[in-house]
Order: sequence, then C-alpha cells, then structure tokens
Amino acid sequence: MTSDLIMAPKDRIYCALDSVNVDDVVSLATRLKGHVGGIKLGLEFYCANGAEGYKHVAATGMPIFLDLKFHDIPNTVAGAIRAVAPLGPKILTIHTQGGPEMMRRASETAAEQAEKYGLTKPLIAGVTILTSLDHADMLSIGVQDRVSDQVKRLATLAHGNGLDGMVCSPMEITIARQATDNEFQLVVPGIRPMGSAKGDQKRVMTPAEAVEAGANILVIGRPITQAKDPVAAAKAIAASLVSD
Ligand SMILES: O=c1ccn([C@@H]2O[C@H](COP(=O)(O)O)[C@@H](O)[C@H]2O)c(=O)[nH]1
Repeated sequence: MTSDLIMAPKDRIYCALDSVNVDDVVSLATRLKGHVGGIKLGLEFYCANGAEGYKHVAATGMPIFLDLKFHDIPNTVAGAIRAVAPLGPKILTIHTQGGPEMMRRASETAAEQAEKYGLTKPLIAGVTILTSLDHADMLSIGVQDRVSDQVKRLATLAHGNGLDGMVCSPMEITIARQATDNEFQLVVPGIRPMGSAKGDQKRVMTPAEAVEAGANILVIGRPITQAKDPVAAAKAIAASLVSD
C-alpha cells in the first residue's frame, strides 16, 4: 500500500511544458488546470526565462515541479536550492549520482529554506538513470550493471540519505519500491499512451501500466503538449488510469 491512495487519478499527472515561450506555457497551464495535478518546468523553460518566467506560471495557481536536475558538489547544490526555494516549487530534482553527502545537504537545505520562508518543504526527488538511456548507453559510459541493478543501488542511496523520492523509468518501479518504502515518492517519466511516439525515450510504459506498477507521479510531456487537443489528451490519460 502506498502513501497516496486517496489521490485522484488526474492529480498524479504532471505535464512537462518544455518550451521557451512564457505566454504559450501560461496559456497551456491555464487550460490544463483541473485536468492534471501540476506543471513541470525544466531546463528549457528555466534557462530562457528564469525565476520571472516561473512566477508567471505559478500565478496560474498550478502546483509546480521544478525539474532542474542539480548535479554538482554538495556546496553548489545547496546554494542552488537556496536560490530556488523561495519560489515555492512542490517538487525539485537533483541527481543521485552527486553522491550521499550532496543528497543529504540538498535535503537539509530544502528543509531549512522552507522553514525560513514559511513554505512547505519541496519534495526532493533524485534522478537515477535517465529514461532516454538503455543498457547499451550505460555500457558506453562504463556502467556494466543492468539498468535495474544500478537504479536499485541509487534508490537505496537516495532513500538512506534524506531524499523524499526518486525519478525512475516505469520499468524500475517495482525494484525501486522494494529498495525503499511506501512513503518514498516515485516520480516517473517515460510515459507513453498506447500508439504515442516514443521520441527519445527508451524505457517506457503506458500511464495505466505505470500506476498499476506503483508510480506516485506521472511526468508526461509531448503526448499531451503535441496533441491536437492537449486538454482532451490529458483527460483521456486520466480516464485510462485505474482508480485507486
Ligand atoms: O529520466 C528522466 C528525467 C526527466 N525527464 C523529463 O520528463 C519529461 C518527459 O517529457 P516527454 O515529452 O513525455 O518525453 C521531459 O521534460 C524530461 O526532461 C525524462 O524524460 N526522463
């Protein structure tokens, strides 16, 4: 049993709005309100628009997952978290491959800053192995283990070093859950409804399969944003999720 059994299916969906255009992102966030649980802003949007752009999207009232995947030495990651914490994101990402001390510092800094600003502490999720990589890609950078074994190792490390959750592909949900506990939030990109183009994603499942396997949050971008009718696409995905 996971910790979020009362969550409505649509609230599991965070739509990735990967664009540099603030007006387009605000407009789509507004249209998706009530149909998804939140909006994910990532490197493309934030590098182009920074905190000011973020505030325009936050003004829609949608919860925001700020996916900047911090990966640096502990002191620098702590500084980056101090810089974005006042924005009040609901979820922030760091790379688990930054190691145990970096993860601990990230978590502690997020808690300190939330207290300082009177905000709810963001969920700090550790990225494990990007969903665009497969075993051959990992071999090419010198990682011999199977992807699932490496994700399991990083899940154990993230869980033991203060993170609230992790980012993994749907294919590792079961192993990640076994390596952690039911409170640990599994944030899952690599989601493709039946018939959707995979694009650059290599480890994918359908939304319903991912929820069935135990995903807490589904990160879905292009299957919604590139649909002819993004709201209809989001509604169809939500309807496809087995109700808890
Ligand atoms: O391993 C990861 C980590 C993050 N992402 C992000 O999720 C979305 C997925 O978008 P799609 O259009 O549904 O492929 C995107 O913003 C990535 O930066 C990921 O895909 N994999």
